[in-house]
Amino acid sequence: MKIFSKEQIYKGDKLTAKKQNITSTELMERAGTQIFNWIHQRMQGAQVPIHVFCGIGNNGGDGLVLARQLINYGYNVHTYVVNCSDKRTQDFLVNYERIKQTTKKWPIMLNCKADFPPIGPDDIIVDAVFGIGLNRPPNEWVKSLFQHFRASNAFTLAIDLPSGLYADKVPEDEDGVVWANYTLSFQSPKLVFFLPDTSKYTRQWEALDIGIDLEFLQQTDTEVELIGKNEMLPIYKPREKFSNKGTYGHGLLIGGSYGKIGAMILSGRATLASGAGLVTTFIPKCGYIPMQSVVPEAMVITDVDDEKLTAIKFEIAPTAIGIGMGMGQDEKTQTTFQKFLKSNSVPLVIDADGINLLSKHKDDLKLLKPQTVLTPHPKELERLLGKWKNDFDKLKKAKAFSKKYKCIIVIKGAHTITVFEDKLYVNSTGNPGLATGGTGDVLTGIITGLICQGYEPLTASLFGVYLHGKSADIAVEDYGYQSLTASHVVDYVAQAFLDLFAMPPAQPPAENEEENL
Ligand SMILES: NC(=O)C1=CN([C@@H]2O[C@H](COP(=O)(O)OP(=O)(O)OC[C@H]3O[C@@H](n4cnc5c(N)ncnc54)[C@H](O)[C@@H]3O)[C@@H](O)[C@H]2O)[C@@H](O)CC1
Ligand SMILES: Nc1ncnc2c1ncn2[C@@H]1O[C@H](COP(=O)(O)OP(=O)(O)O)[C@@H](O)[C@H]1O
Ligand SMILES: [K+]
Repeated sequence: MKIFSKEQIYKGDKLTAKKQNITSTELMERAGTQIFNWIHQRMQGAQVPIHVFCGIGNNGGDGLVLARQLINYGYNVHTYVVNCSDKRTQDFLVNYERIKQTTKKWPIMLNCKADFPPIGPDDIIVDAVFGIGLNRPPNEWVKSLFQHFRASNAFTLAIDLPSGLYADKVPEDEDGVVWANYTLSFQSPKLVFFLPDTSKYTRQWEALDIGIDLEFLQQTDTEVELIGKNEMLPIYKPREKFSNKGTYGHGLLIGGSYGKIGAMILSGRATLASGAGLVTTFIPKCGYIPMQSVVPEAMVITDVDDEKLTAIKFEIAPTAIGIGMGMGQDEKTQTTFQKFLKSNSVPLVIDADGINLLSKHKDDLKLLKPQTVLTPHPKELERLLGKWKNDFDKLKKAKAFSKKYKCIIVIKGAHTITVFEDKLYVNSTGNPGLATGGTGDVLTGIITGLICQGYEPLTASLFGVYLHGKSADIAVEDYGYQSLTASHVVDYVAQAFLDLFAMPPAQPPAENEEENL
């Protein structure tokens, strides 16, 4: 799913009105009606007090359309206008007149000094104060109003995005933002729903289709994409009947040190589970017996050293290599890693200590071949890029780094973001059950295994991150968040693949249909 920028959203709205020969007021009516339908479907006329807070821009206009429709359907509505500026938009004014003609209970004007209306914990707040047009931090009174929302503990539904949140930057003061339970966003979600700094402002979101011009939606290139099943299904490569293990590539995993052979076992198992034809692991001697016993499918080459890597040498011709898991940062390991980078021409995924060594020896970054995949967690990323001010600064730095070294950066986290040059791919799968040791090793194994099977490194990264998260989403149903381990993630990769083709559960036949059977 494309995530449009603020500028693109405004452009899409304008173009839609023009191409569909409708006014912006009619488009607003559509938007407000979609929100109404969403609420009406769930509330079915329940008389819970609904407090609709409207700003004076078009977000407020959406709120007024919604309030009018709720009133028409007999809901218990209280409408307020947060009236701190006189720059009212045309469509706000049209809808302000319309609501006044609908009901005697006119919207209550809250000027910037007014007392706040009482809100009960079982009431509902609709936040239509600011949308994507916010251009400065809210004033103190508006901030207190937002805190009043929060203190009420009422369910808060934000329209388009929580007020006080910008579409493209991090707000400075968290009290100046509405903390929503749910956000109904028009046409596509906003990037801020997925970033660690700003995702806390909405617990859940949903995108509502307001009929934006299809050609515009299809043809507009966006900087950000949300990756889910719809995006991954078309890239899936089915297996050929007359294929053999050679068809699916030979994955080589390099890493491990005394006490960290488990990382390599997990990666090795994951590379196999993702479909690589053959897997070889290159590990210190101490790992030979555990690896052969636990992963009988994998071949093993050992370093001359017992406990760490000192001389990476192999005579096989791998299709893809994953390196760094549990590798340690010994000086000898650093030397052999650097030598390996100089001579290697095979597609490469670098994880963990591989990334840490690059961060310590930044000169080595120029040894990376184009489209090398790096899979840092936040601390590893910080070592690589230096400190960032906020998430947008982090992404800017990551894009610059990706362009400079032509590499793919998989920024791991609750919503892993894969960065390649100017593009950002936000993953939609995964859950906090993954916050456990070894899951990163599994991810590296999966991505390496996918490259082995002919997926381009970028596609393999996106697909790998998707499958890894999906596997955890299915496994968590059986193990719960606390007990989920990295081994379970490997075990459920199979389910993640199968889920790509799962049909939605069949609906029971309607009553009259049953009679006809
Ligand atoms: N353009 C369209 O046709 C559509 C727009 N829609 C809605 O329109 C919204 C964008 O509307 P707008 O561009 O009017 O902007 P907003 O409604 O987001 O509000 C910004 C308004 O508040 C003022 N403002 C900004 N920061 C402020 C602050 N800190 N304190 C006080 N006032 C402040 C601005 O001057 C502007 O008038 C979207 O988020 C969406 O909800 C929807 O109705 C769909 C269709
Ligand atoms: N709260 C979370 N929600 C979803 N995914 C998470 C969460 N925490 C961690 N993950 C995922 O788990 C993996 C952890 O990787 P990493 O920190 O490298 O672990 P390790 O080094 O122990 O293997 C990453 O893929 C990350 O995206
Ligand atoms: K809002």
